[in-house]
Amino acid sequence: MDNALVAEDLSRSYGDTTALDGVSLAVVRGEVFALIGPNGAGKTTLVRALTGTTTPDSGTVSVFGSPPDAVDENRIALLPQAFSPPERLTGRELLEYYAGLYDHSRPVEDVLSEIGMAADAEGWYETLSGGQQRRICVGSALVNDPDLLFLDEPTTGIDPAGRRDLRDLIADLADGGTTVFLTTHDMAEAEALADRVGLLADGRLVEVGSPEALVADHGGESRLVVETDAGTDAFADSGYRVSATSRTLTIHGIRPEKIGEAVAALERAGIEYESLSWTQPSLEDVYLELAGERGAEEPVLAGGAR
Ligand SMILES: Nc1ncnc2c1ncn2[C@@H]1O[C@H](COP(=O)(O)OP(=O)(O)OP(=O)(O)O)[C@@H](O)[C@H]1O
Repeated sequence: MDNALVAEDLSRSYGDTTALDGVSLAVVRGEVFALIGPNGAGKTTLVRALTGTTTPDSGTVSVFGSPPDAVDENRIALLPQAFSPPERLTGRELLEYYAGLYDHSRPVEDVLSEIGMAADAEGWYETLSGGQQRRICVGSALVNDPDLLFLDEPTTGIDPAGRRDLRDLIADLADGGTTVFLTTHDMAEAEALADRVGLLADGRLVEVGSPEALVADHGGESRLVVETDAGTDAFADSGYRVSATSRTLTIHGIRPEKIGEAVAALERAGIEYESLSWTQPSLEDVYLELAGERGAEEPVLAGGAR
């Protein structure tokens, strides 16, 4: 396998805080790898270690076969989570400035149009909205046409249409052969974009796999969520496996073709409800399961034959 990036046994502490605790991973060339995990899990520290902007206490990083600080700067780009360019430059001037730092850069006009800022390129950075500023920041990471692109929460603060545009852009870059290492709190974004997802928690890489494999292994079953305060007792004799909170009754393991039967059973049991929603497991379920972030209200479980 042709790896763009290999990390072995990376650890990094800040005082008593262990930010990374023995992280090993490899990212294949042309892959989109999404790193997810709770606040403080160590994602930014890992990105910094992989890009050579922090030195791990132990472990090794290899980018295209070299230590990160020895890689040709034209081949790698990083959009940090916190990035504050000079505010009294226009979007165009900023991209021209960053483009000028490289031996080979892309036409600024092309980058502006890819990030959806061609029409707003003449405003000072400080006068742009938060989402427009983030787009310019993303653009600054694209000017050198990198082979490996690190994006630390690229779509934070961007409106839904802008997120969709940026996702399309990231997908296009990956189709063109760019390796993308992305951190995000947006599970839909990770699921839509990533070939593989890594979940980091407490500085450890808990699980790595394709979104489909992670959902199949850890996402649980499809289910029907019934908005009702009826509790499990009212449905105890139904034969279904159910759980309840004070506001919902969840019927587990319901395949789409069985929804009608389940609804009929609810009605036979005399359960009144406000709404019904059927959900398939998603990466969000995987995240909540593996990161130990299930909601505070513990469901009451009741067994069933189905
Ligand atoms: N420069 C630093 N000095 C001291 N502690 C730090 C430093 N950078 C990170 N940490 C600590 O290391 C841990 C991991 O932080 P990191 O920023 O890598 O997490 P993260 O997963 O990126 O979080 P978020 O999702 O909130 O951005 C946290 O406990 C954080 O407080």
